[in-house]
Amino acid sequence: MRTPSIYSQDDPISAALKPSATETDQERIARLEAEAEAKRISEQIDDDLREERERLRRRKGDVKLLLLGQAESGKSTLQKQFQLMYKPNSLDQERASWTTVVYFNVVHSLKHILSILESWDDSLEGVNDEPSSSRRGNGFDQSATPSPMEGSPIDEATGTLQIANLRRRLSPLIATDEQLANRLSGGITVSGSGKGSVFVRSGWQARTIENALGRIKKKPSADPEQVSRASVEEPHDPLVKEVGRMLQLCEADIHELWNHPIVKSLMTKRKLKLDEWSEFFLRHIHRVAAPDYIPSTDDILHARIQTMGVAEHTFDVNLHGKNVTWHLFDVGGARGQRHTWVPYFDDANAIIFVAPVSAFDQYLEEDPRTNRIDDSLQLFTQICSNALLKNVHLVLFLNKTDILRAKLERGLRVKKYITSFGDRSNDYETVVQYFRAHFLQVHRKNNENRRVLYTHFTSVVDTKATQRIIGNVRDSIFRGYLQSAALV
Ligand SMILES: Nc1nc2c(ncn2[C@@H]2O[C@H](COP(=O)(O)OP(=O)(O)OP(=O)(O)O)[C@@H](O)[C@H]2O)c(=O)[nH]1
Ligand SMILES: [Mg+2]
Repeated sequence: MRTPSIYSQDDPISAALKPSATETDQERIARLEAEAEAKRISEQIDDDLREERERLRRRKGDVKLLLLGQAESGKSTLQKQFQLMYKPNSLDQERASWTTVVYFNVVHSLKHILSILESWDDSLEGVNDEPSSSRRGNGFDQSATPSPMEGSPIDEATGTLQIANLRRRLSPLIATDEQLANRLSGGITVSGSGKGSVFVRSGWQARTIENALGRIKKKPSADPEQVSRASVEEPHDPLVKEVGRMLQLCEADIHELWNHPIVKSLMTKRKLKLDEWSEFFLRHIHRVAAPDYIPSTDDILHARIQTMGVAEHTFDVNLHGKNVTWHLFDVGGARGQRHTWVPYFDDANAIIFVAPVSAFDQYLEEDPRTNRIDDSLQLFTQICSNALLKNVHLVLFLNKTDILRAKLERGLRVKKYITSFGDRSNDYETVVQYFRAHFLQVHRKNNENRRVLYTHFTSVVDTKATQRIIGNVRDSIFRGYLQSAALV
């Protein structure tokens, strides 16, 4: 007996597609699978259309909020904080897909450290001719050289040998960098991604899960903050599993490299500069390399992946019993991405401009001659003076204050990078107020409509503080929103 199919008996197209009478069992199984898939896609299209109609219906009266700012300023991290606040379950559902990002961040950081060390240890020859008896059987070599004592002085030859051994033992792990990047980007490379970082489009989490991680079953968790093996199953993607296994085997080597006196010394001399997320995950390597690793919320907030184009996120925000849908647009901040912003300026209610004040000693990836604070100020000038945005509620986040504080405590001098800072005191308060004054000045000079600029000093990886500020911003946006609604 033939299994019922989706083809109707009297539809002429169905009749034409009807299975042949001589269909084999194998062909029948393949056909039924294809039909089930076609049905799933068709239902998905219906769902999408329904959602779109619903979205348009509700759009009237919705709030449209844009997150703008240069690359690495913290826009997507701020978006995650909105998600945590208004749609916590959704972050929980995509938790497994962040494993790939965290692994990529670790592998890419190691690759960067080793490439900087290359010039240092290239000078010593013959270190690769070690006897094979010092190798482990699983593809990872075991060095016969003693481990360096953290922070203890070592002679150059010993140090070079240790690094060469670490490089060899870590090479299988480093080799996965490109595959992980491809997994996340779907094979799309973007020119100008200087550090070899990965750009992802909106909805990458679902695509990573569907296309690569295989099916991940999740049980809804009552407490979204609670991470347990029961709430998120281990990813099925063989690549991610393999990288996880390698990390587990290499944990001691990664720890050794990260704490190696040569690495520490290059960092102190600022010949090796690591991004904040690299330091974060290397510091937590014991947890990240554990066999049952699942990214914590803090890990997700620290994970770095560049936004490509514009990603829309919607949240239902309730205030005084009124439910309003917020559309939050998170844009890619790299110079090559900024042209995608303008179509979204129309009808925007509010902007949060994110400027990383810790970046005074950094230069743009896209243009290494431009200081990142300068670029933020230029970009802010363009936003303040844009005619399409002249009535928009404007909020400024002077972000990464935690990193600024740490840099100043380490003795970095602002004057060295921003000469106009002059002989002012190099303490945190003076520095943040100095930067704030520059942004306020840009705003004042480009403020025909005499609108208010709301400024906040933020560290958007700090959930408690950021959620308080989001509540504050929400209230001020709502006040403007209600006033304009009253005028209609
Ligand atoms: N310590 C610290 N890290 C931060 C802060 N804000 C952002 N980060 C980190 O900085 C990195 C870049 O943040 P993103 O939110 O991805 O930056 P973005 O503005 O979305 O960048 P693009 O998508 O390239 O435009 C991430 O690793 C974040 O965890 C902060 O206030 N403090
Ligand atoms: Mg982003």
